[in-house]
Amino acid sequence: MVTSTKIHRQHDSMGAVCKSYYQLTKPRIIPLLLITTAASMWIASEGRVDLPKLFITLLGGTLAAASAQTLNCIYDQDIDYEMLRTRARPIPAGKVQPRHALIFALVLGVLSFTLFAAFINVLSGCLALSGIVFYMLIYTHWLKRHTAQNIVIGGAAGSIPPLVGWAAVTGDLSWTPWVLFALIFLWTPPHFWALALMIKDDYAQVNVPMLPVIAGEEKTVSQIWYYSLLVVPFSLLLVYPLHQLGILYLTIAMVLGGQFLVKAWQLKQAPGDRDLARGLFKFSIFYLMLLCLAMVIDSLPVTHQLVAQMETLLLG
Ligand code: HEM
Ligand SMILES: CC(C)=CCC/C(C)=C/CC/C(C)=C/COP(=O)(O)OP(=O)(O)O
Repeated sequence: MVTSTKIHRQHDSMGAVCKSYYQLTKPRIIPLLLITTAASMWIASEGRVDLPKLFITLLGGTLAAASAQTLNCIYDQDIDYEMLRTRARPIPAGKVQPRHALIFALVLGVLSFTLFAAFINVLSGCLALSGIVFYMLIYTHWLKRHTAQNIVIGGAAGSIPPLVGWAAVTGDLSWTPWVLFALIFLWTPPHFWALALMIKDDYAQVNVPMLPVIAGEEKTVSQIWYYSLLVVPFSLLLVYPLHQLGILYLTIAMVLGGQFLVKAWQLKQAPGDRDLARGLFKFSIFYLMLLCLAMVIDSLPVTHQLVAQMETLLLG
């Protein structure tokens, strides 16, 4: 009886430890990073993606993103402890010691690079590694606590996954992956500032100069609007002049883009409206997810056949 209780407790604490390490990686953000990687791989392979390669690339990407997020949790432990929203994270909550988290982050980073270098190629490994370094050094260390442009420049880290995906398929980079990079780069300010409008008091409390804290709500919603105005045309560059995607993607990108602009415009008219800010933040995630899905579907050979048949039917 005593032994079985002991074993139970050991299991409980083992489970709790694993959960804490899992939480260090900020796991809810990773799927969307992977979706952008996968979409890029589908376009690069013209709809004929090699499934083992896809699996290894997504695994390597997961390890790299998890490493980056863990390093961020170590560096930001002081402010994470101060903010209500982040106080329960494993390091401020005292569940994981920073030096153990550091070992964990280094292991994840090394595993990621090794996986890419051994099974995919060195370029994709270096790109994933550059994502970790950029997010940690440029965003977290250099910009986050020093400038209101922190997430504009820092957003480059989150825009790297499509480069990784493209390099994994082709072994190099061309215009298309850079357009995907630019699309996510421009998408990041509306995504994050909409959220920052809701949690600006948290950031103000720990002196992190997020735009709504420094410049106020009106300036922030204007900036959100200008970046949204750029996101939509950039999403269409994949159709023209790049000719990578066709009519199906174009239609979906225009409908989603229209909704993005409506939501950004509504927020611009009512800068203090938390519901509109929350709505835009949530929609930004939905937007990128669906846009990537449209890229995948449009690039499939079966879609090309269907579109060609429809054209013949309609145009004769
Ligand atoms: C510098 C760039 C970015 C910043 C500063 C940022 C910031 C944030 C923050 C603070 C949250 C709330 C997370 C929380 O409550 O713990 C969040 C949520 C989220 N972010 Fe971003 N983000 C950035 C870029 C990205 C990118 C590139 C992606 C994916 C392509 C992404 C995907 C998400 C998703 C999916 C969520 C929702 C997670 C949930 O369900 O709670 N973010 N972001
Ligand atoms: C290729 C590769 C490895 C890319 C990784 C890039 C990456 C980890 C992007 C995530 C960006 C993000 C969610 C930032 C959160 O900001 P924050 O940490 O300032 O938010 P907080 O206020 O919640 O701490």
